[in-house]
Order: sequence, then C-alpha cells, then structure tokens
Amino acid sequence: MKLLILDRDGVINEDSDDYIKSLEEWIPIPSAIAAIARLSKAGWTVAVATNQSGIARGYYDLATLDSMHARLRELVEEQGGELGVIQYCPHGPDEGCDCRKPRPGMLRRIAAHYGVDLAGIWFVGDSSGDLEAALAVDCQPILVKTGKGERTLAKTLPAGTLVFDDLAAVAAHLLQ
Ligand SMILES: O=P(O)(O)OC[C@@H](O)[C@H]1O[C@@H](OP(=O)(O)O)[C@@H](O)[C@@H](O)[C@@H]1O
Ligand SMILES: [Mg+2]
Ligand SMILES: [Zn+2]
Repeated sequence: MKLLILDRDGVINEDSDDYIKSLEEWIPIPSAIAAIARLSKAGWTVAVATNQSGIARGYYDLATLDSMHARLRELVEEQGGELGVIQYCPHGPDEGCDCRKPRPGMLRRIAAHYGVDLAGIWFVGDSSGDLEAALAVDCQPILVKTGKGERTLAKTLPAGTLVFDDLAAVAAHLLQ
C-alpha cells in the first residue's frame, strides 16, 4: 500500500504561532492541496496526524476543528482526489496522552486503520516533534520548509531526515 502521512499545520495549510482557531484562519497552501489530489489520483493513500492542543486550551471546539477538516476534504475532492483518515490529538502538553507528537500514537492508529506496518512510511512535517514521532515508529522523517520548517531546519535534525521545500516537492519526488 502506498501510504503517506502528513502533519497538518505548516504542511497542508498555513500555520500560526497563535494557533489556527477558526475556519477563517485555516488557510490552505494551494500547492499542498494539489499535491494531495495528485498523489491520491496516482493511487496513494494520504492520511493526516495533527496536534490540536488548541482544543484543550479552549481556543476552539471540536465542531470548528471538524469544519476545517471538512473543508480540506472538499478542496481535495474538487481536484479529483480523496483524503484518507485524519487523526488529531486534542490534548494539552501536560495530559500525558500517547497521541500528542512527538509521541507516535497517531501514527500507530493510522497504521492500524489501514492494517499496514509503519516501517519506512514517509511522515511529512514542519516541526521537530513530527520528525521525532516518525523516528519513534521507524517511519521516514520528512521535513518541509513551509510553516515552522525553516525554524526547524535551523536546529539539528534527526539523522536520516530528508528535506524538501514543500509538500508539492515531496509529491513530485514520490511520483517521479
Ligand atoms: O502542526 P500540527 O501538529 O498539525 O498542529 C500544530 C498546532 O496544533 C499548533 O501547535 C502548537 O504547539 P503546542 O501544541 O502548543 O505545543 C503551536 O506550535 C501552534 O503554532 C500550532 O498552530
Ligand atoms: Mg505542523
Ligand atoms: Zn493526545
């Protein structure tokens, strides 16, 4: 199975240090939407693993989060593609859940959903926590320079991390 797992904020849509708190603040990266559709049409399954501590912090509710994800699916489907499962962690940093990246719980749930092994599966993110979560379950860590990616790139990267400008470049590489 051709499975690609994506972080959301900073990879699929613009990120903000002030969180993405409403549908209006959820600004898709156009080339990322097109990349997801292109991959999907080429037989890839594209899933999402996203930290959403803004829920625990009370910045927005699950209905608002669901509206962002409905919009994401709609945009991909408008281009003939289909988005796979979206796993989110609604917890705060101090709740000790197993799903908040850098813990790999969401990646494990995605693998279980599709009945596949995670070894070597590419996980694309913009933050160190994404890369660490990938390594925790033997995924291939992929850093994009969008979102917080340039800040992450300025720090020491985990060994073996591959760096791309954006999701469109990741898709071009996978589809070459
Ligand atoms: O990049 P993904 O995982 O899709 O989502 C990240 C968001 O949940 C937010 O995560 C927060 O980190 P804390 O949760 O406060 O540590 C901050 O980095 C925000 O800027 C960011 O929008
Ligand atoms: Mg991110
Ligand atoms: Zn969690």
